[in-house]
Amino acid sequence: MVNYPIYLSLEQRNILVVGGGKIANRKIQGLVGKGAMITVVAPEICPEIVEQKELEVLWRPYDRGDVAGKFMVFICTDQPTVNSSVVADCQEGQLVNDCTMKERSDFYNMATLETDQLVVAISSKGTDPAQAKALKNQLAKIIGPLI
Ligand SMILES: C[C@@]1(CC(=O)O)c2cc3[nH]c(cc4nc(cc5[nH]c(cc(n2)[C@H]1CCC(=O)O)[C@@](C)(CC(=O)O)[C@@H]5CCC(=O)O)C(CC(=O)O)=C4CCC(=O)O)c(CCC(=O)O)c3CC(=O)O
Ligand SMILES: NC(=O)C1=CN([C@@H]2O[C@H](COP(=O)(O)OP(=O)(O)OC[C@H]3O[C@@H](n4cnc5c(N)ncnc54)[C@H](O)[C@@H]3O)[C@@H](O)[C@H]2O)C=CC1
Repeated sequence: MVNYPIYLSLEQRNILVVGGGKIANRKIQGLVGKGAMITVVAPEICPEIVEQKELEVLWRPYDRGDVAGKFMVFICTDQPTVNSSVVADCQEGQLVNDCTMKERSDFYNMATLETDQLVVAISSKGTDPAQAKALKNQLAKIIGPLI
């Protein structure tokens, strides 16, 4: 996959996160504080997500109407049939990240270091996210003392 890296504004955007477990929480931690309106839908939602303030929480299974009007959709359940349904329900123009299947994602998250004045984002082009994370941790040691 050949992608185009940008630094995207989420101000006032509606974002849906389907799933409320460990990976959904990782995606949400990266989204809060960016000015977006975030909705999470799942029958079970972990405490780290529930404690977030800027968040609408729907404690139920995903319903196909949930994607309506969403700018961006993160698919993070452990149920392959649910994940496939969400992908099928999304319309042309909605940005979809399926955390279980890179082939059907419009975009990937990157391993990111962020300060007030700097962002460093690393992608392995989807080939080895653990390596991207390891490189980020190495760079943090170099960048940390410089800023
Ligand atoms: C395509 C992508 C789509 C997306 O999720 O955006 C994707 C997909 C998948 N990841 C999988 C596994 C793991 N992902 C991580 C970690 C991270 N994954 C992230 C991004 C991405 N992961 C995107 C590409 C990024 C790139 O281009 O490099 C990071 C960088 C950013 C973030 O998630 O925010 C974050 C580090 C955050 C940090 O900086 O700390 C770890 C390690 C860990 O969790 O510690 C493991 C276990 C690895 C192992 O065990 O080797 C699987 C298999 C799932 C399964 O088991 O089925 C898939 C599915 C597939 O490949 O299709
Ligand atoms: N992209 C990435 O970086 C990674 C992706 N994964 C994949 O991500 C997926 C999720 O992993 P975890 O968060 O660890 O799982 P988890 O077990 O912690 O959470 C699963 C969540 O899905 C929810 N869910 C189940 N049925 C649902 C439905 N019908 N509607 C809405 N939500 C529903 C559950 O309530 C739960 O909140 C797994 O398939 C895993 O393989 C795993 C590691 C890294």
